[in-house]
Amino acid sequence: MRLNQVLAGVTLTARRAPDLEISGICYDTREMSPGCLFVALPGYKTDGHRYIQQALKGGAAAVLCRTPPEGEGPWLVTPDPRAALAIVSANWFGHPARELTALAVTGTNGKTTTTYLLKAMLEGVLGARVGLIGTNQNMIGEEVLPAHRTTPESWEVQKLLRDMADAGCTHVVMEASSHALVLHRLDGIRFAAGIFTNLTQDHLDFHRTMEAYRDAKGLLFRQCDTAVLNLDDEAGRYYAATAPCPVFTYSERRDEADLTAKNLRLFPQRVEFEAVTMEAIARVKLAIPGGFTIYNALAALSCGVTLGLTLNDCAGALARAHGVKGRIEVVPVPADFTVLIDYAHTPDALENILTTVRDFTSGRVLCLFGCGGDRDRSKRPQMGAIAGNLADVAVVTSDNPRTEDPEAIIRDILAGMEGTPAQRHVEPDRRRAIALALSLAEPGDTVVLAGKGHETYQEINGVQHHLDEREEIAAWFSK
Ligand SMILES: CC(=O)N[C@H]1[C@@H](OP(=O)(O)OP(=O)(O)OC[C@H]2O[C@@H](n3ccc(=O)[nH]c3=O)[C@H](O)[C@@H]2O)O[C@H](CO)[C@@H](O)[C@@H]1O[C@H](C)C(=O)N[C@@H](C)C(=O)N[C@H](CCC(=O)O)C(=O)O
Ligand SMILES: Nc1ncnc2c1ncn2[C@@H]1O[C@H](COP(=O)(O)OP(=O)(O)OP(=O)(O)O)[C@@H](O)[C@H]1O
Ligand SMILES: N[C@H](CCC[C@H](N)C(=O)O)C(=O)O
Ligand SMILES: [Mg+2]
Repeated sequence: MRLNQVLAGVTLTARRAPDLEISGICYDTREMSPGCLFVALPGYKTDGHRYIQQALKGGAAAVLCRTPPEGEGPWLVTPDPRAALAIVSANWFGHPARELTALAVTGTNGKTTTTYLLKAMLEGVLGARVGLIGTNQNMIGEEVLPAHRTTPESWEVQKLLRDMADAGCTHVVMEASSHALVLHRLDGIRFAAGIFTNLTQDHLDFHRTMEAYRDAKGLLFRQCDTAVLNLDDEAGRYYAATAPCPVFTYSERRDEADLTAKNLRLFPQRVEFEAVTMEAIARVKLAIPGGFTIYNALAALSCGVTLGLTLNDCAGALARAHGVKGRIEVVPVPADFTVLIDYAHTPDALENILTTVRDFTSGRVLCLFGCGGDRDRSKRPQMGAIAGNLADVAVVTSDNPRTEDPEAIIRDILAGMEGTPAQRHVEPDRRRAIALALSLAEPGDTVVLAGKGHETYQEINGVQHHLDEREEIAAWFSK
C-alpha cells in the first residue's frame, strides 16, 4: 500500500518522506519485517523513539514518530503516535469495523462474562456469526485464537476485525479495558453500543485516582451510538448525566431505568428473574449463579433491546447460555465438598464471590488467593480484609508475582487481615497452597481458588510457568 493512503486522516506536523510503497505497519522492532512503516510509541518502560535507528537498519521503509530522529529520514512527525497507530492500522485493513456491528463492554468486573452472554444472545436470536475479543481468548465465530491481553494494541484489533469481517461475522463483541481507552487502542471504531458494568477499585497503579479511572472508561462513550449503563452504580449514574450519546439504563433498584430486574431468585447453580421494560416483561433463567450474574444478564439484555431485538428472544437465548471458563467454575471432584475456580482479583469481585458462595455452603468457606505483582498495591490489604472477614479459612498465596517478591506481596495482604476472624494459612507456592486448601476441606465446605480463573500459567520474573488449577486439583485427588 502507498504511504499516503496509509496516512489518510493522520495529523502530520513535519514530513521528510516521499510517497513510497510500504509492506506493513510495525510498532516493535522485535517483531519487525522489512519495508514496514515503523511507528515509534513513547512508552511507560522505554520509548519506541530509542529504537528508530534499529528499525531503519532493519529495513523499515519510513518512521512515524513524535520527535524526528537525526538525519534526512524517511520520517514523519505526528503529535500522538499511539493515536496515529490506530488510524494507520484501520487504513491498512480497510476499516473493517464499518462492515460489522461492533459492541464494547467496559467496567471493572463482568466484562468477559458479559461479552460471552452477548455472543450467545446474538448467535441464538439472529443466527449471526459473532467475533469476540477479550481476556480469555479471541474468537472468529467458533474459531479460537489466543489472547495475550484484554484489549490488544490497535494494529492487532484491526487485524482481528478484518479477519472477522472476511470470515462472514456480522457482529463483534469486545472488552474495552481502561488501558485500551487511554492508550488509543480502539480509536476509529464506532460502536453500536458501549456497555458499562460497574466501577470499583483496580488499576490505580496506572490511573492514580478513581476519578481518572472513571474518566478513562467514560472515553468509550465518545464513540458509541448508545451508552448502556448500570444505574445502580455511581459511575453509571455519572455517565448517564455526562455521556455525549443517547443512554439506555438498567437497574435492580431504580424504577426509572429503561430495563429493570424484578422477583430475583438465586439458586446454587443459576439465577432467575423478570426483566421488565416499558413494552415487555420476560422471564430470565441463566445457568450461572451469583447476584452479580443478574447484572451481567441485564447488561446483555439491555444491549439486545438497543439493537432492536425483542426482550423475549434475548431471554430465550440466555436460557441456553452457559458459564465462562474460570468464572465461578465448579470443578467436578470425587468428594463431598465443592471446589470452584474464579477470576476474582479485585476487592469487589472477591467480596461478591465469597458472599455468593456463603449463601450456598452448609459448611465452611475456604478461600485461597494472592494478588498480582506490578499491579495496584492498594488492593492487597483490602483483599486481605475481605477474605479475613468473609471466609472461615484463608489460604494466602501467590497470584502472578511478575517482577515483585512474592513474600512482600503477601506481607501487604496480611496487613489487611490483622484482627479478622478467619483461620489463616500462608503458603507462597500456589501449587502447595492448593494442596493445603484441599487437605483442609471437610464435608459441606466450599473451596474457592480465586484470582487466576482461566489462566493456565503463573508469571514469575517475566517467565510464564505452566500452572493449571484444574490439573492441580485432579492431581491431588489422584494421590
Ligand atoms: C501499561 C500498558 O498497557 N503498557 C502497554 C504499552 O507498553 P509501554 O508503553 O510501557 O511500552 P514500552 O515497553 O515502554 O515500549 C515502548 C515502545 O517501544 C517498543 N519497543 C520496545 C523494546 C524494543 O526492543 N523495541 C521496541 O520497538 C515497544 O513495542 C513499544 O511500542 O504498550 C505496549 C505496546 O502496545 C503494550 O504491550 C503494553 O502492555 C503491557 C504488556 C501490559 O501489561 N499491559 C496491561 C497492563 C494491560 O494493557 N492491561 C489491560 C487491562 C486488563 C484488564 O483489566 O482486563 C488490557 O487491556 O489487557
Ligand atoms: N457484574 C459483576 N460485578 C461484580 N463482580 C463480578 C461481576 N461479574 C463477574 N464478577 C466477578 O469478577 C470476576 C471477573 O469477571 P470477568 O472476567 O467477567 O470480569 P472482567 O471485567 O472481564 O475482568 P478483567 O478486567 O480481569 O478482564 C469474576 O470471576 C467474578 O468474581
Ligand atoms: N487483566 C488483569 C488481570 C489480573 C489477573 C490476576 N491473575 C493478576 O495477575 O493480578 C490485569 O492485568 O491486571
Ligand atoms: Mg476480562
